[in-house]
Order: sequence, then structure tokens, then C-alpha cells
Amino acid sequence: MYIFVINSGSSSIKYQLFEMPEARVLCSGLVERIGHENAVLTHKIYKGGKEDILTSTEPINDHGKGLSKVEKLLTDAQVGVLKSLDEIDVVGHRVVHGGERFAATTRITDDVKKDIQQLFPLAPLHNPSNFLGIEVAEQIFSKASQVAVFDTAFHQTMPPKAFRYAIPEEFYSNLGIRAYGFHGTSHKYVAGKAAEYLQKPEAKIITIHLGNGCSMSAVENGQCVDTSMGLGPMNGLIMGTRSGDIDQSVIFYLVNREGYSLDEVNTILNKKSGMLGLTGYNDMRDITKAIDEGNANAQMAYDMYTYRIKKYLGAYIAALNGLDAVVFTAGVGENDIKVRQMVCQNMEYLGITLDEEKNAVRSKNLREINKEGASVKVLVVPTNEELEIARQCYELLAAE
Ligand SMILES: Nc1ncnc2c1ncn2[C@@H]1O[C@H](COP(=O)(O)OP(=O)(O)O)[C@@H](O)[C@H]1O
Ligand SMILES: CC(=O)OP(=O)(O)O
Ligand SMILES: [Mg+2]
Repeated sequence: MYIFVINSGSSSIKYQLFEMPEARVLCSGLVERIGHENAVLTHKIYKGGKEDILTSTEPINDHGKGLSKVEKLLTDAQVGVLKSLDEIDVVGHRVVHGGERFAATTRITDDVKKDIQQLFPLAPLHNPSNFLGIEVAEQIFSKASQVAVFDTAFHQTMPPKAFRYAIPEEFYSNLGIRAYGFHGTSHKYVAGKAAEYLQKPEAKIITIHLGNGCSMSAVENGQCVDTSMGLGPMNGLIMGTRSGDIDQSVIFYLVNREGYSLDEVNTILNKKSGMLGLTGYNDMRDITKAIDEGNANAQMAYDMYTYRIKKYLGAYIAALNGLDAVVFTAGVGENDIKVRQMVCQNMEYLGITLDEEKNAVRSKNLREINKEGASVKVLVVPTNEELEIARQCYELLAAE
């Protein structure tokens, strides 16, 4: 079975083509800077253990144009990996917000699409482009089943004491206002890998996903018991451009006293805050460079970023009543040696230690970086949301 996975972002499309159930990757790629004159398409083909990379820079106006370029590459006479697009059985879509309706992977129908649209206000940076990806894929891959895998689904096991807000009851029962949590596909994947590594399915694990968006989850027995994001993917940890937790009074102050509109405040907190707002950079590599050049602001932002993670670690150890492993994952978590070091500093009393040499090793594999004999394992587990999506699609179709 061929499964094509699409992660459609606001200005990018990431994709991978899998042959399931062996999970062989035939090709993968990324269309970046959609809507710009110099959009970049990077396409990788895997054949006989080797990787070929094609790149092109050209204007790509919208997601439709982006996917039609990818479609041509898939069946190209020279570099194609398929004879016809009809060979693709399933297109698996990452959809960020699934509300309370979607606790599982779901076939996309008109009804499902309507619900995804209704959730636009709750995930304005994500659901609209996920939806666009679905509409475009339905046209291009018209023979395939379209399936949605929701970021929120994994967190639907949280108990009410974790997901409810202390606001009048009717806001939950009438409007569904509660914490949903995001990056669930990643948290599920890395928690599963860690439990497998520990050979302990019931393990108590804290997963720390640090990408552009950042979130943490407390997982026990493969189930999420708490997570740091809420109604939308905006609160909790400090992120690339999002503030994370903030006192609500800040919003009222800016609107009532300083005359900002609510839309402006929304844009500030979603797109102009986090590391970008503090330092002028949202990429951790630029921030590390600035720190090395003696930029005190960048150092303070880095301290804030790691301190916030530490606070959530403490909270989740308390929530789990113990801990078997801490897992770092995604762009920053997998690559930033110093972030891991600062998070784990002075945590020995909770069993969390770091072996500096192991922490400094760069690798694309799962690795253990705690000190020998420590009671808690500290692991770096590369995430693979696309593979997890392909697996879930495969399981859904196999069960039908
Ligand atoms: N070598 C590295 N060192 C530190 N940070 C890195 C490195 N490589 C990538 N990153 C960080 O990872 C982020 C992207 O992470 P990723 O998980 O790909 O995010 P997303 O899927 O949300 O786009 C970048 O913004 C950058 O800050
Ligand atoms: C939900 C979310 O924050 O996703 P991303 O990290 O891809 O922006
Ligand atoms: Mg991501």
C-alpha cells in the first residue's frame, strides 16, 4: 500500500511517500516560501540505499501550484518513483486541531471538512493551511482515500482535572472551551519509541517537543495525562514566535489602556513574541550565535526558554508521581546541546542527570544521554510525524 503524507503549513508543504507496512520511504520533500518569488522545492529520492536530491527555486504562488509540481516529480519519466498517481492508495493529512470530535484518525468526508473549517478560529496559523492541503490533494490524488490525523487526538485521554479551565461551566459544555493539546502525533511517536527502548510499556515519560512550536506532555502507559498547550497552540512553553504562558491581564492592559485591537494583540502573541520578540531571531541557531557574540538579550531569552521547560518538568513529575524517562525531540530538542544541558542542570535530586560527552554527540538516532546508573533516562528521540501519520492511516484502512 502506498501512502502519501502531507503536512501543509501556512507557507510550506512537507511530504513523504511510504510503502506500507514496511514503512519504506520512496521520496520526501519540502516546498518552502510558498507565495514568494523565490519559493524553494527540495525533493529527495531514495533508491538502493542512496539518496538523490533535486532542488529548484522559482515562484510558487499557492499550495495548488506547489503540490502540482510535486505530483509531476512523483511520476516523472526520469526521476519518478511511480508510474501513475493512481498507485497512491491513501493521502494522510496532518490536521492540527480536531476539537473533541476527533479522538482518532478519520477518513475525510464533507462533514469532516466542515468540522475542520469550524475549528479555524482555534488554530488560525494551522487549520486553514491544513484544509487547503486537503482540498488541493482531493483534486490531484482523486483516486486515493483522504485521511486526517489530528495533532489533538493523542491528548484526548487527559482527565478533566487536566483539560478543564476554571471558568463558568457553560463555556465548556456549550462552547467546548478546554485544553486540547497539540503535536500529539510527535508526542505519541517519541513516547512509544522511548517505552520500547526502556522495554516498559507502562513507563512514566515526559516528552519535550521543541520545534517552531513547542510543547510538553506527561505520558503514562502510552496515554497522555497532561500537556502544556491549551485551547489553541499558543500557551505553555516559550516558542519561536509565540509567547507561551502569559498573564491574561497583559491582554486587557494592551487593549483597554494602550488601545491595541484584539486582532493586533493576537498577532503580537502568535507571530511577534517568543524568541523572535525577545531577540529579533526565531531560529535557535541564530540565537546561539548571538549569545556567542556576547548578546545579553539573547542569553536572557535562552535562560527564559529553558527555565520554562524546567518548571513544566517539575509539574509533570508531580502529576505522574514519578518518572522513568525524559525525551527531547524536534528541531531544537534533537539538535541544541546547550538547551538540553540547561534544562537538565541542577535536577539530580529528581534523578535527572546529563552525561556531557554523550549529550555532545550529534546523531540522527535515538540515544541515551544521562549519566551511567541514573534512575531516570534522558533520551534524544528523533521525531517522525510523517511516519506516525502513515502508520495510523495504514491501521485505519487495515481495520476497515
Ligand atoms: N542544529 C540546530 N541547532 C539548534 N536549533 C536547531 C538546529 N536545527 C534546527 N534547529 C531549530 O529547529 C527549529 C525547527 O524545528 P522543526 O521541528 O523542524 O519545526 P517545525 O516542524 O515546527 O517547523 C528551527 O527553527 C531551529 O530553531
Ligand atoms: C501545533 C504547532 O504548534 O505546530 P508547529 O510546531 O508545526 O507550528
Ligand atoms: Mg513541527
